[in-house]
Amino acid sequence: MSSNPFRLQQPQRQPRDLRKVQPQIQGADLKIQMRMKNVKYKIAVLSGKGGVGKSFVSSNLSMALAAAGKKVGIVDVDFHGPSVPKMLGVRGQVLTADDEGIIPVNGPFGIKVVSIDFLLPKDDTPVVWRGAIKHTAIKQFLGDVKWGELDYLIIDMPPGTGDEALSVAQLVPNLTGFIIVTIPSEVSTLAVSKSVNFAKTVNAKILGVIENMSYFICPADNKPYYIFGEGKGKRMAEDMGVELLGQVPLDPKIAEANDLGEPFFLKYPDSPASKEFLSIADKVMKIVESNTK
Ligand SMILES: Nc1ncnc2c1ncn2[C@@H]1O[C@H](COP(=O)(O)OP(=O)(O)OP(=O)(O)O)[C@@H](O)[C@H]1O
Repeated sequence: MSSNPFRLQQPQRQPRDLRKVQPQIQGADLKIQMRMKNVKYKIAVLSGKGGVGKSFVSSNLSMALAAAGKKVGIVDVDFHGPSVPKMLGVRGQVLTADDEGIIPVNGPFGIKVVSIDFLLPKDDTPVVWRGAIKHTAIKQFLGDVKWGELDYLIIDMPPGTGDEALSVAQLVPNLTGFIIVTIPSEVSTLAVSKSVNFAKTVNAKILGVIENMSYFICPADNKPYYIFGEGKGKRMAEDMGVELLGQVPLDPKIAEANDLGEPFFLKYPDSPASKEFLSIADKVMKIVESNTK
């Protein structure tokens, strides 16, 4: 039986444009090395718990880094709930390929985007893959895509510390580190500690934590309201010995833009959330770029 996940899907539903690319599984690791050597920093965005806004953070951090002049790619390895294309406004596009590999979709600010979502024949097609198949798919996303020269590759992970997280930790050469997304709730904080311990187990660096949905700015008085409690992110970061990279507000415009498939950062560049993403991008650049000088 083939271990190629793209071929394991029903043949008649194969993505049309990828049939030319028959990835060689032997030598896959070499291909990953070759592609990834042109990518300066590889950052995986993780959340211990689902629904905390990890894909929103990955997408908007990517746009903020690109707005700061960096060459950015984003790979969505959340196979069961790929939402990066929608949040970047490129849902419905398809991946094409030439003899050298798969060509990423061109997103806002020239961000190179790769997601399983571009390969699914219908909106409601589920991805029913076991861990080994996901591992192979991640190999292909890293090694068969023409990423070219990039400053940053952002890897949007599924929630939790399961197969995909382990595969990324094993497969990405010189992974720069993890960014963990959380919300100010005890349940999410508990899950963050698992992510922190996971990163330690696989000897990966934690660049920091981003607290999403931290507060709400009331349009009536323009004051912040800490709906889930104030200072939780800061305390949690201190307790776990990790840096709090930023606190992104809860904003109905975020949910609306995401639902409409419009890139939030592009649509509302002057919003408090977009400014926070610029500040987070700045911190991330300082942390990773000063470490490698
Ligand atoms: N700061 C925010 N303000 C308002 N809505 C938000 C915010 N962050 C995320 N959302 C909304 O919350 C929902 C979940 O976001 P998202 O899909 O990014 O979460 P996730 O952690 O990646 O989810 P999953 O566990 O499915 O991977 C989306 O509808 C998104 O628009």
